[in-house]
Amino acid sequence: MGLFKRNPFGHILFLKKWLIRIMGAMSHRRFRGFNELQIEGSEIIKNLPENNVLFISNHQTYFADVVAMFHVFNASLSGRGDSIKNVGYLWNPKLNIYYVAAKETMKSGLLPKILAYAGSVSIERTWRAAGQDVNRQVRMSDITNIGTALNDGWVITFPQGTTTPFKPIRKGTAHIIKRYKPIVVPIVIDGFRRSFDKKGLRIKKKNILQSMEIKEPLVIDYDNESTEDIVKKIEFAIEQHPSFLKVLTPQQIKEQEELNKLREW
Ligand SMILES: CCCCCCCCCCCCCCCC(=O)OC[C@@H](O)COP(=O)(O)O
Repeated sequence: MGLFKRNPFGHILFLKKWLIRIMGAMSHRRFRGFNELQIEGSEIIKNLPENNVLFISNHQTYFADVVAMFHVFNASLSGRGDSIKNVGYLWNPKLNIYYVAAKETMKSGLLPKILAYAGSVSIERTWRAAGQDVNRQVRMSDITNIGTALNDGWVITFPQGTTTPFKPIRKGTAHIIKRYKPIVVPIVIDGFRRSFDKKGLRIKKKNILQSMEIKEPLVIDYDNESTEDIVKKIEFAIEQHPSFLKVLTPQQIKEQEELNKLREW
């Protein structure tokens, strides 16, 4: 027992709280200020249990996606409806929020190392490392660490494991779901790629329409559905199934163009 309370990963919660407060205050304007993040579904956040929740999302930038989610989750928990107005919601942030990240990304500099303290469950990707295709074994400790995080709270994951859109969903996510049986909440984000650089640290363009849609939890029969079925469900839920690339109706194209106008830079 030390002087400070720690989480199951040994992180001192007092430090984690200050890190979130400071990073949150510094990043708030990126989502409400010179950009205006459009949020949908924040009431879903309010009704979730304290732990064993897995958020699955499409992925656009290394760091900004997760930072935006920390804002939205905490704002929703402090009673804001689809809004991150008034950053006071970060004074007492939810401390048991984690995110799954590539180990190499979280070790790639001082800032990522600091951000990791805010809740990274860092894992080794089995199929890609240092920009090369590789083929390596899943590490058991990576899986159990995700289990530990789920047991303690909420976990954000990007099942495609890369910021390239329409890449396949990694099967590992489905295995995790069958094994730990979390509530699975899909999230679809957009506009991050245009407002930030690849890492999500530099601002590429202001006044970009950013959006985050939180969807109803997936209905999953954990024991009887196959990993393939679950992968398919995830693909549709986070709108990364190839069919989302297919021919659109003239009405849909018109709507897309309207939206793209708002994203122009
Ligand atoms: C309110 C603000 C509170 C601040 C909380 C800190 C949040 C830390 C954000 C860190 C998020 C890291 C998330 C996962 C990053 C990741 O692992 O991305 C995949 C890339 O590696 C590889 O992608 P690619 O190069 O496209 O194949």
